[in-house]
Amino acid sequence: MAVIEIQNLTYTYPATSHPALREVSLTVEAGEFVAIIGPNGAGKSTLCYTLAGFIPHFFKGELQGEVRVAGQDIRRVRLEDWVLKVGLVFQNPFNQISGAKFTVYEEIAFGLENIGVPREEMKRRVEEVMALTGIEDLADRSPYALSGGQQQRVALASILVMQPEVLVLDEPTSQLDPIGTREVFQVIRRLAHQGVTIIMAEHKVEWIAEYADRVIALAEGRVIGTGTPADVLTDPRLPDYGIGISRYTAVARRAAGEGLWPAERRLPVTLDEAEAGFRAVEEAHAHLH
Ligand SMILES: Nc1ncnc2c1ncn2[C@@H]1O[C@H](COP(=O)(O)OP(=O)(O)OP(=O)(O)O)[C@@H](O)[C@H]1O
Repeated sequence: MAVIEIQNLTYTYPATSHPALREVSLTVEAGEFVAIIGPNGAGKSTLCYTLAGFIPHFFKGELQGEVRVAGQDIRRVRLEDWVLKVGLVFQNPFNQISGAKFTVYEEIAFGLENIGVPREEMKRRVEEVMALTGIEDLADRSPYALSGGQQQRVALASILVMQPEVLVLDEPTSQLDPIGTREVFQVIRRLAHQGVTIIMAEHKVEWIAEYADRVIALAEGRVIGTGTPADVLTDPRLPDYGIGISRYTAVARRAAGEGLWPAERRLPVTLDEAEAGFRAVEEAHAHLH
């Protein structure tokens, strides 16, 4: 079932002359993990804000086309209801923290408190998301006295506790080291397996290659590619659009130029694929000698 259906979406921010999104059409199925790539200014955040209802309910501007999420027209939803259905995790977790609470536990419970969830259920749900995001041992700490990775997981937990149907993440790992990045990707994949629909704007293509089900590439507000990570991330046009490619693809492309990558084999996007390809070259050489 398609949870997100966008048709010919063109959106222009107030007081600007060029659309930030142009004729964007896409659908996303329930439980899919879709990564959005694109250079700076491509429209990734704008797409995230649209799914979260900030566009057109907070940023007014001009919206043309159709945006339906969970069967509802984004123009018709009320933002205060919508935040319960579609969770948005910002790039900088600092922006997400309420500032109203002294401990991580209270911070995560804050949203449930606001909608009057009974105490017992609240405790159960908070403990559940703390376990899922691996932050049980931070419960009594101040949300401000944490590392970037810990803070990002607290921000994520405070959204997840609301049990959104769709989770939108705008470059959630940009502040994180590789360990923190892996933690976030693992949690996201687990959620997708549980049926949550995931849209993640992200630059780190090696991670996308390993974890995402599908990739949508944006440039200058348009969709320029969509498909499996292996298809989209090996598209030879990506560098022309200013989109970074996987280091494994880059190395193999150079090797292919020297005849050191099997001609019939697709370029790799993950370390495993690169290893398998180079091993095949090695074996073919060993056979010759
Ligand atoms: N609040 C705003 N008001 C006016 N124009 C905006 C606003 N936010 C973004 N834009 C413009 O919309 C276009 C798309 O920006 P957007 O932030 O969606 O791109 P992005 O792909 O998320 O880039 P980045 O990787 O830098 O976050 C850009 O031309 C940007 O200048």
